[in-house]
Order: sequence, then C-alpha cells, then structure tokens
Amino acid sequence: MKIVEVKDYKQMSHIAAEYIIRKVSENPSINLGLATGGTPIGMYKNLIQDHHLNGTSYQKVTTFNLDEYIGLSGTNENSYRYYMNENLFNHIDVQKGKTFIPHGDVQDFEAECRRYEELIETNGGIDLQILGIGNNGHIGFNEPGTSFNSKTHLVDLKSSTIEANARFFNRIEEVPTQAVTMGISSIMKSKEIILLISGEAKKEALHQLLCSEATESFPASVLRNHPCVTIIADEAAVSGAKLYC
Ligand SMILES: N[C@@H]1[C@@H](O)[C@H](O)[C@@H](COP(=O)(O)O)O[C@@H]1O
Repeated sequence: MKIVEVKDYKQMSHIAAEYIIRKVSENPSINLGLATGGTPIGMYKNLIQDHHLNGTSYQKVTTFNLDEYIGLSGTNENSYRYYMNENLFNHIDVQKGKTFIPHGDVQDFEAECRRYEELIETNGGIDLQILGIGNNGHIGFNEPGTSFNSKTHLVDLKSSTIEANARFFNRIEEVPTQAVTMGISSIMKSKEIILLISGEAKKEALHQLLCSEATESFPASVLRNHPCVTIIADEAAVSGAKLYC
C-alpha cells in the first residue's frame, strides 16, 4: 500500500479527481468502481468541474457502485442511486445505461447479488475502484467479520454504521438496516484501488489499517494483500494515526 499525505479534504478531492481524469484520458472505456458517503463528494465536484472546463468525456466509461440500501428505490433521495445521479451522473456525459448500482428494491436478493457479481465479470471487471472507509473499517458495506472470500451479498448493518450514516436521513429510524454490497473478494478483484480517508474521525481507522495484520475483524485490512492500493489521506486523518507501528 502506498500512502499519499495531503493537506486537507480539498486537496484530497483534487488529487483523487486528477488521477481519475488521467486514467479516463488514457483509457476512455475504463470500468470505474465508485463509492458513496460524504468522503467522495468533493472528488465528484472536481470531476464535474473538469468535465465542463476541459471536456473530459465519460461516454464510453462504465461505472459500478459498491452498494445500495435495501428497501429504497432509485428515486428515494437516500438511495445511493439518487446520490450518484445528484452528485455525479446528472452532471457529466456518462451514459445512464452504463452506470450500475445494485438494486435495493427487488424481491429476490440472492438473484440480485448473483446478477450484480456476474455483471461486473462479464463487463471485464473493475479497472479502478474508489473506496471510502467506515469508522469500524468497513469497505462498501462489508462489516467486521465479513469473509475475505465474500462476493456481492446481503448484509445486516452494524448499529455503529447505522448511527454514522444517520446524518444523511431525517431520523435514525429511517436508516435501512440492510444493504446489498459488493463483497470483499469482488473489491479485491479490481486492478487498482484508491482509498480516500479524511478527517480526524477516521484517524483510528487509518491507524488500524496501517498497523494491523490482514484480519476479517477489520475489513479494510484486506487491502494489505492487494498489489496496487493507494491511500490518499489528509493531515487530520494522518496526524495521530501512528504511521510507524
Ligand atoms: N457504504 C458507505 C461506504 O462505502 C463509505 O465508505 C462509508 C464511509 O462514509 P463517509 O465517507 O461518509 O465517512 O459510508 C457508507 O457506509
């Protein structure tokens, strides 16, 4: 794992966007793996700004999102489909039919998980996956204890994750208790991974990531086993995260 230390959220967002823009320019048909949450919003803003200023095109790009809440349709403003439309897809020239997110409003979740996993594979896999990290080390919605062999699956969210994500909802009771997420092995198949970490609240997670062995009790630690991971972390997250364990 390579770690790039940056000053703040703004710089993290800028550098991550610049990297994606370069990759899209090199390979206009790239398959991008995208994440939600608060962390990537600044990066998406930079991508939109660049698209308008410099014309970077996403017409041939295919995107796969990590996860989706169960019970929310794509028109629900708390769904990750809605988030992605609002924060990125509606503002660039990506073809909507080439933006994939697991469906959270189906009856047969096992079939949906199989469909999504196969969709990624039949499209040639993910070239560049963007990740955030939960305070408890979750990536996507892979909570502590998830098997490193997991594929796309249905998860029960931990109460700490529900509490952390309640800020996006009117009331904590509205936060879905389940989600469909790409599994750890699905994420690890990506050719390259960028993990964004910002803010003091994430310093403990960063510390554990850098200092613990790869263990299923801290899902992000699996990234230690991946050949091409870059962490872009800001000062607030890095300071206090004992970088030299
Ligand atoms: N499923 C998402 C994750 O993909 C994300 O990384 C995490 C951290 O979110 P934030 O960036 O808001 O801290 O939140 C959610 O649980």
